[in-house]
Amino acid sequence: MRFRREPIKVKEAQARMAPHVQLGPTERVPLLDSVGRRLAEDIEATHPVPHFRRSGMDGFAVRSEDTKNATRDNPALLRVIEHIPCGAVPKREVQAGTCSRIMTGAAVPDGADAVIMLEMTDTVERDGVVYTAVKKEMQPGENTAQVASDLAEGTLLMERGRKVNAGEAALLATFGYNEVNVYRRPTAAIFATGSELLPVNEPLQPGKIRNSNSYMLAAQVQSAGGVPRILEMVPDDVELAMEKIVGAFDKVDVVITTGGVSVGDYDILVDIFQKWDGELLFNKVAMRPGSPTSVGIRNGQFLFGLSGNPGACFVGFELFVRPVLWGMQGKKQRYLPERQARLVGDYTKPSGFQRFVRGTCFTEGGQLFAQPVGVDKSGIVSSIKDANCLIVVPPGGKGLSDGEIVTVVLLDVAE
Ligand SMILES: Nc1nc2c(c(=O)[nH]1)N[C@H]1C(S)=C(S)[C@@H](COP(=O)(O)OP(=O)(O)OC[C@H]3O[C@@H](n4cnc5c(N)ncnc54)[C@H](O)[C@@H]3O)O[C@H]1N2
Ligand code: MOO
Ligand SMILES: [Mg+2]
Repeated sequence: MRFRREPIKVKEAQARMAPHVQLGPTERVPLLDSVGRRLAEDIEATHPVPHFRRSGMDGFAVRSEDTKNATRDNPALLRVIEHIPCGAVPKREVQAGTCSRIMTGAAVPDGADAVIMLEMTDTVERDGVVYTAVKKEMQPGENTAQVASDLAEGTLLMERGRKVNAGEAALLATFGYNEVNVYRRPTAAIFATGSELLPVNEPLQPGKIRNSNSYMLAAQVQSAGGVPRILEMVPDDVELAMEKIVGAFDKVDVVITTGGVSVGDYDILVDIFQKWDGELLFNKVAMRPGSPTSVGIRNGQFLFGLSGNPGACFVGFELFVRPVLWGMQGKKQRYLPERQARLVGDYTKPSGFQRFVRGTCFTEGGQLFAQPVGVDKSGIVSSIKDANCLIVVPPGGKGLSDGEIVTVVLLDVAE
């Protein structure tokens, strides 16, 4: 006798899983290798940026009061007392009637409170003395960056769980993080089930198809920061399949299977969830596609039984696997973000279950719109690549009309 299958809502399924998600271990990696990883510590500004008054232009460091009323025709004449390249510490104070040649990024000398750009000056000679002629009145602070004007010391810059992208890498380098403490990438075993499946490199045979889900899932695992391990396809024999699937827990953090979770004679995951020594969290979700999605936990490790239909497999990953992989890497917002959007066109396929329709989202005139990608059946593989969101169609009713406001789940998340 197989388990009874009581459909539960998506949010309830996610809530049952949430307490089992554990933060993964951390590791120190070279700064360059931290890109794309998630920080395992909060990062603070350990010094002000800039930590010295910095010139924003190539030109001359001046006292603004010396340039009062200066114009093209009536320039202020200043004597150059020092040349300050980047990286040097100025030695001389700028006093009345003097200035220092300075480069962009160099330290502004004491006494000076502005930098005039080179193009606004001339070199002139009067009575055998060479002067810099400043042709513009300068305001105090002009073309200089004050100490801490970018960042004050002690500012919390990035919180644990944040992904290191370009801007984060720049900050880590700024504060001298030669090595960065990040969460280890969770590893995920991927098993495809079904005797109809051919390895990708084999020619087609009657009645058989190539295993596409394993590669789709591998891409999804990678996009969630994990490391996919595609394992050999699982045979129809329950005992043998269970040995392989359960055995994988020794080598990886989570195990993902695709196919064999419905009510077919060869839907072996159903038997495995009944016979294994783990706990089944749920085996039916009130959603389409992916209603037979089943998830269990064994010694703190997840077994995801995703549906075999490609569309259902894709959605199952996004709703149930991604939040676990993200949670293990400390990401604060574990679930894909939801937005309100205006539906483009009618959607006339009502269902007793909440539906997640593959769609494209776009903004026009400040309004977010969402349009179904077209053919959206669970078994359709062709339209998955076109979706950048899932349009949430509430259960029951008559479907949705053009222009209605709908909730969408965004798929392209860079954070
Ligand atoms: N009598 C019923 N039949 C079905 C039900 C039901 O409630 N009662 N549910 C349907 C729904 S909904 C779905 S979704 C599927 C779920 O099927 P399984 O998860 O058991 O998956 P399979 O039976 O193994 O395969 C389904 C379909 O997907 C293709 N597939 C499987 N694995 C792969 C792969 N790795 N790459 C590409 N394609 C794959 C497979 O060939 C089948 O066409 O069950 C419905 N049936
Ligand atoms: O899970 Mo099936 O794909 O709901 O249609
Ligand atoms: Mg089946």
